[in-house]
Formats: sequence, C-alpha cells, structure tokens
Amino acid sequence: MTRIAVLGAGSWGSTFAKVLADAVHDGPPTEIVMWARRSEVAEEITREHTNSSYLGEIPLPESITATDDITTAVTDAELIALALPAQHLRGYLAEVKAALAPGAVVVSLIKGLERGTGKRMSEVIAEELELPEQQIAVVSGPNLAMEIARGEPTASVVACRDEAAAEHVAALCSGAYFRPYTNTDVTGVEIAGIVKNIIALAVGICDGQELGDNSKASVITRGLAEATRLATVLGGRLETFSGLSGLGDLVATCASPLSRNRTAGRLLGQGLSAEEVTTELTQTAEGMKSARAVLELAQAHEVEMPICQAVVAVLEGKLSVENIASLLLARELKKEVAP
Ligand SMILES: NC(=O)C1=CN([C@@H]2O[C@H](COP(=O)(O)OP(=O)(O)OC[C@H]3O[C@@H](n4cnc5c(N)ncnc54)[C@H](O)[C@@H]3O)[C@@H](O)[C@H]2O)C=CC1
Ligand SMILES: O=C(CO)COP(=O)(O)O
Repeated sequence: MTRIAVLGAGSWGSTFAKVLADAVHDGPPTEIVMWARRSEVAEEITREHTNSSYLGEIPLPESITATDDITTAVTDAELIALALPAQHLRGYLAEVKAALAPGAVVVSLIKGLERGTGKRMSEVIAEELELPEQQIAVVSGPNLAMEIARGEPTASVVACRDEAAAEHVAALCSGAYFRPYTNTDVTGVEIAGIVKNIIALAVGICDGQELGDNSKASVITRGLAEATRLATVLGGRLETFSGLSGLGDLVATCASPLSRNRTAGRLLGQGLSAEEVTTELTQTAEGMKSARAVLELAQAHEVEMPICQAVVAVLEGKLSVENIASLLLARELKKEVAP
C-alpha cells in the first residue's frame, strides 16, 4: 500500500486528495491521509466522506481518511502534498520534518510567494525540510478545484528538477479526469502560478469596473508578459509560459467565476477595500497577500511589472480603482516584444 499525506483540507487539498484516490496506475493501491486544521472537518471526511464546507455534497472516495494531527498524517507517507495558504506554510514545516520518512517526496500545490523573504514555496520547503531538489515537486495548471472535484477533465503540470521524480508524481495523480504533464522548470511553473493570481485580481477589477473583453484580454496578455519577464530573470524558461501552468492557468483563472482571486478583484473593482474583501471571502485568494512580495522581488531584479504594481497600489489603498486603467495606458510607449 502506498501512503500519501495531503496537508490542508480546504478546496484544493480535498480535491487533490480525490485526484490521488481516483488515479489509475500500476503501483500498489493508495491510502490517502489528509490533515485538517479543524477536527470536525477531519471527522466529517473520515466518517461521512464529504467536506461540505468546501466541496458541498461531492462524495470523497473511501480510501481517504483525515486527522487533525500532522505527525499522524505524515508518518510513513512516501508523498506529502501541501495545500496550505502560502503565508502559513513555513510555520507547519518543523512538525512535518520531524515525521518525514527518508526519501519521501514533498509536493507543493500552493500558488503564493512568501512575504518578507520573496521565497517560492519550493524554496521554503527546501530550507525548512533540508531536502534535495529530487524530493521537491510542484503541481500547477488550470485547476479550479470545484470543476475537478466534479470529475470534469483537466490537464496540469508536475514540475521537479529531477525528471524521474516528476514522472513518479505524475503517475500517482494521473487518472480519467486529471492528466499531468511533466516539466523540470520548477521556477517558471511556480512563478506562473503566483503571478496569475495577481493578474486575475486585475481582471476582476476590470469586471468590477464593468470594463469589457478588450480591456481584460489586454490585461491578461500583458500580465503574461510580466510573469514571463520575472520568471526568465529568475532562471525560468520562456516556453513554460505558453504551457498549462502559464497561459493555461492564466486563462482558466481570469475567465472563471469560480476563481477566488478574480472574485476578490471584482469586489475591489466595485469599491471595497482589501480588508473588506478579505472579510467577505471565506477561502484563500493568494494574490491578495503575494502581490507585494512579487513586486518587491521584481524590483530587486529590476523587472518592470506595471500591472502588479497597480494592483498592489489598489490593495494598499494608494490608487483608486477608477484610476487604474488611465495610469496603465499613460505609460511610455514600448515595443510589444523586448529586443
Ligand atoms: N482552490 C483551487 O482551485 C486551487 C488552489 N490552489 C492553491 O492551493 C492553496 C490552498 O488553497 P485552497 O485549498 O483553495 O484554500 P482554502 O482557503 O480552500 O483552504 C485552505 C486550507 O488551509 C487551512 N489552513 C491551515 N492553516 C491555516 C492558517 N494558518 N490560516 C488559514 N488557513 C489555514 C484551512 O483550514 C483550509 O483547510 C493556495 O495556495 C491556492 O492558490 C491551487 C490550485 C487550485
Ligand atoms: O489556481 C487556481 C486555478 O488553477 C484557483 O484560482 P483561485 O485561487 O483564484 O480560485
């Protein structure tokens, strides 16, 4: 029996646990143990096979159980998938480290950048767990949790610097409605997932301002250029951005009413403050917290990210949403593609 731990029983952790349980592979059957912060959520998953706070009535496979104890979840697991909010991940990793089996692979499902350090989650994991790069992977792509939980087909990317490890993780999550591709560009895949949340905030602001599809397509396309510029300066690959974790996720998130980041942006665009939006949302909208960290990382590397900069100014109450479009349009004219 292969034992897999999923830490975080929110919408993506619960859905990815279902993906793992429904995966079709030649290896031994899989036992999935989730860690939930709240004991009542753990009990509901184990006894009722649902997680009604996040996934409504959608049934979870019986091979999934849950606990509110991290050590119990992680002990003997050969794969540990992390689906916690980015700003809180580091605080849980000492407990993970103490229970981690030798050789276990740790997979980040998280699309956020740590404030204060500017670190990607794979870097936070490497630092705290002291793992080599072949034991750290990332899953990212056009993966709106609710659609996948309903069994609607999607593709995704498993990124690991070690191709064989990426293939191993991909085999464990591949199934009838989830098709993972592998990539060794961990930096590019992570930056794509982080920045698309901020671009989705900007697209949501357009929605809130009742701007049309030309405006949103312009933001999406120039947003992709911003994400690509940052990633390539950090060592990521250009081609990743025309792939599933780049363009694919950006399109899915910016187009979908299911996206929490786009929803948060719409509320900002309607005039709510960042604090009011946070109170209104019950789930994680990573872009709200990561935007400032992304801007600081970009500035440290002299990368221009005007859309991200404008979103940060809105979030920090320094720019009114009515002025965001005129600010972006008044910038100095440029070549579309950098020489
Ligand atoms: N929901 C989605 O469609 C997708 C989400 N992701 C990413 O997965 C990560 C997790 O997101 P979701 O599961 O959607 O979020 P969520 O808000 O639905 O769930 C977050 C989970 O983390 C738990 N948690 C543990 N410690 C916490 C703390 N200190 N503060 C707040 N919550 C804490 C919550 O109890 C909850 O179970 C994010 O980085 C997100 O960008 C990635 C792909 C798809
Ligand atoms: O990452 C996601 C889809 O790939 C989910 O987006 P939101 O976090 O905006 O809901």
